[in-house]
Amino acid sequence: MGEQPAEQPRLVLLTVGGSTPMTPGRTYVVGRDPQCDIVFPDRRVAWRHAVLRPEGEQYVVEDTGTITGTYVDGRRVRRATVTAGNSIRLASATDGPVATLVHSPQPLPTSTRTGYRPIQPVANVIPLNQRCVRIGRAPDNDVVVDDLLVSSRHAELRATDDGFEIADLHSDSGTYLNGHIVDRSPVGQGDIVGIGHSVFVLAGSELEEFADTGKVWLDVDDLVVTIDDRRLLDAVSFTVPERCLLAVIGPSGAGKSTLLNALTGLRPADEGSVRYDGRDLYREYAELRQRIGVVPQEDILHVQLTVRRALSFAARLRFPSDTAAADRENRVTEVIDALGLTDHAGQRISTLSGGQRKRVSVALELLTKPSLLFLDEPTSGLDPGMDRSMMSLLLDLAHGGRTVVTVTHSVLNLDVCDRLLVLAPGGRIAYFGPPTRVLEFLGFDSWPEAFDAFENDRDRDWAGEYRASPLHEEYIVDGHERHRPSEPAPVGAPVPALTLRRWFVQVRTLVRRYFTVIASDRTFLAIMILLPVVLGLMARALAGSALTVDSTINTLLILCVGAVLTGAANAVRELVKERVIYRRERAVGLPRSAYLFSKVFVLGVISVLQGAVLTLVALAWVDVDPTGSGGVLMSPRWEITIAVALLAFTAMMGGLLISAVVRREEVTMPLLVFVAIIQVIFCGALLPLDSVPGLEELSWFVPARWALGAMAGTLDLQSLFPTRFGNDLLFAPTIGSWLMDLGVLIGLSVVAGGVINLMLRRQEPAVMRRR
Ligand SMILES: Nc1ncnc2c1ncn2[C@@H]1O[C@H](COP(=O)(O)OP(=O)(O)OP(=O)(O)O)[C@@H](O)[C@H]1O
Repeated sequence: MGEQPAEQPRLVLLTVGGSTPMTPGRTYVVGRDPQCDIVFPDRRVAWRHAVLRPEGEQYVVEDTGTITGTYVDGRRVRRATVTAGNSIRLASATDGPVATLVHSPQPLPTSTRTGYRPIQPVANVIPLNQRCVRIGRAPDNDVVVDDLLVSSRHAELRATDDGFEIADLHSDSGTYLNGHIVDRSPVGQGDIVGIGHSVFVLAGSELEEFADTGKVWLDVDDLVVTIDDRRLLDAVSFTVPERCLLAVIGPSGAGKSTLLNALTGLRPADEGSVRYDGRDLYREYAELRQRIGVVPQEDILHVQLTVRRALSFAARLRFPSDTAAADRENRVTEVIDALGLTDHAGQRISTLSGGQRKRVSVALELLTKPSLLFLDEPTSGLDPGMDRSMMSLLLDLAHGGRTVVTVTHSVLNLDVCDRLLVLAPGGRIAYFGPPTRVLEFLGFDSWPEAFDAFENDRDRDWAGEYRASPLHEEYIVDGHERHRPSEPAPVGAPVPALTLRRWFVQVRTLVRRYFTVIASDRTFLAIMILLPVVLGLMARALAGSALTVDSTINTLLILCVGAVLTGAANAVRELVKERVIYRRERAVGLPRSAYLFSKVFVLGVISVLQGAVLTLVALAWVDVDPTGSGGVLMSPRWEITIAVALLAFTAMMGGLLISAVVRREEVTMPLLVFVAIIQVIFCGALLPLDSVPGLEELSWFVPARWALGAMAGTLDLQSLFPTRFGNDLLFAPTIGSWLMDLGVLIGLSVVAGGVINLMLRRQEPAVMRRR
C-alpha cells in the first residue's frame, strides 16, 4: 500500500494565472505548450520547459535541457528538490515567469475561481465552518490582519441562506467588494474582498487570504491622454515586474508628468488601462489607492514642523481612528529609521537639506506600506552624490518589497535602475528595457546627444523603431501576454470610505496640526497678535474720549477696514500654499469637508478673536453712545464688537476664497489690497450708496457695507446724520435691520464656503471627482 493521501504534503503551486493544488503522487509538466499541466505563455519559456515529480514528501523540479534555464530561489538548477516556500522561475532568474509552492492547511476545494487571482501567495486559508467570521486587527478576531490600515473590528463574513455576505463594521478604511466600497453585500465564489492590504477570495467553503507583500506587477496597457485634440501620451504600454525600480526619462514636455498622473490615477488616461496586481486601477481606485504612495516634486509636509511631529500627524490622518498611539508612533519610528533620518527626527523640516527633505516625503508615503511607490523628480536640485544616494535608496526600497517608479531629469545614475523608460516627444515610448542597453539602442554615445536628437530630429520615428526591435518583443509584448487578466474588472466609480467618527478624528487632527504649524511660525504669530492691537490703537486715537459727530464715521471705518484686513490676511494664502499637500491627502482619503472645516474653524476662531480685540482696544474707555440710543438689542459696545468680529470672519472666508481661486501665492497680496480698498469705497461711509442704481446692488456683495450698517443701527447714525444716512434702510436703528445686516454677513460666508468647496473639488485628483 502507498501512503495515504491525507499524509501527503498539501502543496499548492501559485502562478500568475491561478493556483494549482498538487495532487499527491502526480507529475506535472511545465511549459509554453497549452497541453502542459502548468502553462506559461511566455516566449522565453520552452515548449516543455520543466517537470515537477513527487519524491517522498517533496517535489523535484527537473529542467528539460533548456537554453534559458530553470531557477530555484534565484539559483539556476538542472534538478533540485523543492517544497513549500520555494519559488521556481523559468527562463530568467530575475523576471522570468514564477511559480511558488505554498502549504495549504486544508484540502483546497475543487471549484476554485477561474478568473482573477492575486499574484501573491495564499497567506491563509480559513475554513468557513461557523456562521460568522470576524476580520480585524485586534487579536480576538477570527481572522487577525496585522495591518495598520485595518480597524480593530473591521468586517464580518456571514453565512446566509443563499451563501455568504460581507458586512463592514464601520471600519475607517472601508471594506471593498471587487474594488467597490460596501456596507453589506452578498459575496459569490471568486469575488474579491479587499480589507487594508489583504485580499480575501471565497473558494468553495473556504476563504483564502492573500496578503499584499509588495510582490505586485504593474501592467500599463495602451495609455492615451488627449487634451484639446493633442496627444500627450500615445499608446504607452509596458509592464513593471515586482521589486523593480523603473526610471522614466525624456526631454521636457515629452509627457513624463502626464504619464505619472495616469499611473497614479491623479489624472486617469482617456484610453487604456493601468493594472495593479491584475486589477484595474481606475475602476478599483477607491481600494487600490491605499496601496499606492506618491511623492510629488514639492514638499507634501508642513516644513515648519519637526520630522517626527509631521509624520505623527500624517499617521493620525492615514491610520484608522482606533489605532493605538503606541502602534502609530512605532511605525513612525520605523520609517524614520528606514530612511536614515533618526538623527534628524527632532529637527524642523525647513532646516533639512534638499535630500533629507525628500527622504521625509518618502518616509511619509511609506507609513502605510504601499507596494507601489511613484516619485516625481526626487533628485531635482540635488548634487551628484546626493543624486546617487537617493537612487540607491529607491533601489533598496524596490528590492525590499515594492515596485518603485520615478520620473527623473538626471541621467547621472540611471545605471542603478532595473528598468528604464524613455519617452520621446509626443508621449511615445522610445525605449523600455534595461538601462545598460539604452544608448546603444538609440545609437548615441552620450545622453546630451540623445536629448539633442529628441529636440531636433523631429522626423525620426522613435516609437516605430522601438516597436520593431527585439527589445519591444522581449520587454513589452511578453510582459503583456503574461499578465493580461482573464476577465474584465467591474465597472464603477470609486467611493471613498468615511465614518462620522473618522470625520471627527480627521478634523481634530487637522485642527491640532494647523494650530501647531501657526504656533511654530513666530513671525506670523507676532503679526496676528499685533495687527488688531495696532489698528485698534489707531482707531482709539481717532475716537478720543467719546464717539462724536466728528469722530464716529472715521472710527467705524477703521474698524471695518481693520477687521477686513486682519480676517482676509489670515486666510488669503492658506489654501494655495498647501495645495500639493491637500491633493495628496485627498487622494489617500481625507474628506474635503474635514479639510475645509478645519481651515474655517481655526481661522474663524483667530479672526473672531482678532475682531474682538480690535474693537475692544479701539473703544476702550470711550463713550460709545453718541445719541444715547442704548443699542438695538444690548449695549452698543457689545453690538459693535459682534459686528466687527463677524465682519472679520466673513473677510476671512473671502480671503480663503481668493486662496482657493488663485494659482500662485504671489498674487494674493495685491488682491488683498484690492479687497480692502473695495471695502472702504463700498461700505457706505464715504459714498452714499442707497438709491444709486448699480452701485447699491454692487455694495450688497461687500461685507463691510453690512457690518457698517449694523454698527450704524446700533449708534443710530440716522439721527446723528439725518441728511446723509436718513434713507439708507441698512442703517435703520431697529432690531430687524440689525439682525438682517448680521444675517447677510453670515449668508455671504456660507456662499463663500460653497464656492471654496467647489474650487477645492476642482483641484482634487480627477478620479476622486468622478462622482
Ligand atoms: N492641462 C494641459 N493642457 C494642455 N497641454 C498640457 C496640459 N498639461 C500638459 N500639457 C502639455 O503636455 C505636454 C507634456 O507635459 P508634461 O508636463 O507631462 O511633460 P514633462 O515631460 O513632464 O515635462 P517636464 O520635464 O518639463 O516636466 C507638454 O507639451 C505640456 O505643454
